[in-house]
Amino acid sequence: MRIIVDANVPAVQACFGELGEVVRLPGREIDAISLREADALVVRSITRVDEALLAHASRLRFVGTCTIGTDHVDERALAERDIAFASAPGCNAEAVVDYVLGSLATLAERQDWCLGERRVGIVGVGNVGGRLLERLSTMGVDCLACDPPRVATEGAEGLAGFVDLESLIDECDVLCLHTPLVTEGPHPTWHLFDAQRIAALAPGSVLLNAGRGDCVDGQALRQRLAGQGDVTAVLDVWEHEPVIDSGLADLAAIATPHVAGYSLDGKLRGSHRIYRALAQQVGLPARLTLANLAPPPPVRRLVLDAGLGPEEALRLCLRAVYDVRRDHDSLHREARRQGMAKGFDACRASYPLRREFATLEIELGEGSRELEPLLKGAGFRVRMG
Ligand SMILES: NC(=O)C1=CN([C@@H]2O[C@H](COP(=O)(O)OP(=O)(O)OC[C@H]3O[C@@H](n4cnc5c(N)ncnc54)[C@H](O)[C@@H]3O)[C@@H](O)[C@H]2O)C=CC1
Ligand SMILES: O=C(O)C(=O)[C@H](O)COP(=O)(O)O
Repeated sequence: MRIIVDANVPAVQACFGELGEVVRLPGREIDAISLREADALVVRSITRVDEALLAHASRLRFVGTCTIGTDHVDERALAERDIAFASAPGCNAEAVVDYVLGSLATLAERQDWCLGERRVGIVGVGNVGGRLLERLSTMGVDCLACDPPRVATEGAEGLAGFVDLESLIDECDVLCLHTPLVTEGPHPTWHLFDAQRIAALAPGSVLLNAGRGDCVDGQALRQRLAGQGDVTAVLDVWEHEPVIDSGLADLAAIATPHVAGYSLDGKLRGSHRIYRALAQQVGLPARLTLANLAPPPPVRRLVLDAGLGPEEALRLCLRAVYDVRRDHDSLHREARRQGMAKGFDACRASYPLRREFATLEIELGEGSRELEPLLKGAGFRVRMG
């Protein structure tokens, strides 16, 4: 079996090498010609899997994407050709939540506010938004949520704190967008934050997008940031990646190259899910376990004694694992060096090792026990010393 795999997929040989012959290609270079002899294709989000890509793929029987999002895959085109499809729902959701908490802690420090005094609105309450809601609520942060498709299917009764988008924009200081890109149907998300909603953002508010770039009208956001300069944007995803609007990137307080979900843990979960799906598809045993793939984390344990306030302790712990400022700085540095599009992809291709907050154990000494709910809520493993 010949398996074409995006070169940014980790643990390729360990996972797919035992199932067949692996050919690694940069995701943006996988084209119709490269699929001529392929039996299986394993991608991440940058390879558009559509009619054009499948034009000569007469042997192809399986496509897997090691990502949560599936908007780059034309599932109907696959079904018409009887090609099986698998994705990896939730695989890197924890990493995205880590990114959000790291970004908010950074903004709070720079702008001199406390997360506990803000109300956070979460748009799209699935694997990512749901975990974010849970972590923030445990940390004692006031939250509202907006997810009309869930309200439509589950009913409003069981969904306390769910409101419509206009109310969320009115009532929250921080808005976190975690919706998929949906262009059809009753709840489209394309330009969900359009010029009108961007104009409705209250002065001082924060808009964070870690869903898909097309969910926000970038031009309208750029105008609001350049004109009034009274709102803060945190952007991980962009329209037209990797050829993103560098003016918007300059105006965003935190601008990162679509790496919110780039923990090693999240990427390995994605690879492993697709490995299992492909093994099942071709009737081979999937012997490899996820635990065999992840190395021990570089920082495993932190001991906190008395003396740190909650905000400082939180920042210290977050940054011991992942400092979002590093990704912001490297995007701007690489964009200056090689231009935005090349720089954007270069940051992603050579992404440094990043683990999830849950890989860090925090021991709380006698004088710091009151930090337990905050740090547990943030996603760390906490124990009393
Ligand atoms: N920046 C990054 O690195 C990453 C981005 N993502 C993006 O985040 C998206 C969400 O991920 P998950 O939470 O795992 O997906 P999910 O499918 O578990 O949840 C998405 C939620 O959005 C809701 N939704 C759909 N349309 C909506 C609308 N018009 N308004 C409000 N809510 C709406 C759905 O009902 C669902 O509850 C992915 O589809 C992907 O595009 C995912 C992982 C990493
Ligand atoms: O899982 C998703 O959905 C994502 O957005 C991925 O984290 C994106 O990863 P790449 O496809 O850009 O490597």
